[in-house]
Amino acid sequence: MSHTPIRIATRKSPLAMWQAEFVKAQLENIYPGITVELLPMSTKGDVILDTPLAKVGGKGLFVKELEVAMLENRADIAVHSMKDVPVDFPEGLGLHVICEREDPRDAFVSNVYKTIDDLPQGAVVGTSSLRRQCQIRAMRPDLVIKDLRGNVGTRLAKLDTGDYDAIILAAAGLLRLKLEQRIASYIEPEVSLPANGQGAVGIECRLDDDRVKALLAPLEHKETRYRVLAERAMNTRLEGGCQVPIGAYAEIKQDTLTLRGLVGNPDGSEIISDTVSGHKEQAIELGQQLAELLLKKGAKVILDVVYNKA
Ligand SMILES: NCc1[nH]cc(CCC(=O)O)c1CC(=O)O
Repeated sequence: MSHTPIRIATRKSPLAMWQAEFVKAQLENIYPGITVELLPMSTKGDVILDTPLAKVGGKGLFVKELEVAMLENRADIAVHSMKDVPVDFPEGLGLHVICEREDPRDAFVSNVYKTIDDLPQGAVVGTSSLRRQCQIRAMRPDLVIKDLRGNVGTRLAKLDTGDYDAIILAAAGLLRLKLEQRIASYIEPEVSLPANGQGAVGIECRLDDDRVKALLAPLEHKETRYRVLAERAMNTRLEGGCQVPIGAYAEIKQDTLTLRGLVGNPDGSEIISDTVSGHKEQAIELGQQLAELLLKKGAKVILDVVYNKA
């Protein structure tokens, strides 16, 4: 075993740090004696916290600085929440490993109410995700959606000060930060289709770094990769980043992958959805196929408005 350390570039948020520590712990467990160092850094996305991300060109705000660190050989790998990773990578970098997925569902968090159905008329729900907003408004047009930004801890604190009746967060983040007790209920994919890659962690590295690639290989989880590949392929074809009203969620039974997709407008007045299935090894084709179906049904018009193209 080589003694050159592996350096992990990571954001400083508690969730990002948890994910980096999670990869560090796995590497140390597989390779006793290895040295893994964390290189915490701030990204543009951490700094601009007051502008809706869709307006500041949301794609990649949270990952660029990490990628520059790898390209300049100040770091070897970066650990990402798959839902925040842009669909394309700078030349020389790639997503080498996708780890096993945590719970992919959205979580309903409230100190008073148990489920969305329990919320009174006109209750205030916090989320900055257009995808969550769209699906909640479709179900409950009476609810008031109020912007909610910041790290998981910041968002929970804002709920606790009474600014919101409830907030929606990814279950995965709360579970990882040992905040499961804050989850009032889980929102099933039938009710709120998750974002592509939600709950999965991916590891990016330099594609010519054979040493690091070999060390990372055992962290790969094949089933998660197929699922996330299908979900991301759909988003890629729709040219969607994380900050768009698009949901994509794949499941695998035996070797059959079933992918559900959804595009809606932020106020929930229109939602276009469909499902495809096929062999899991066709994951990318299935994602593209579903995107085409959604585009044919009118997704393009909706997305053009969101991207200010119409
Ligand atoms: N967009 C921020 C973000 N990126 C990943 C997660 C949660 C963990 C995950 O999906 O892996 C969150 C927080 C949230 O949406 O509540």
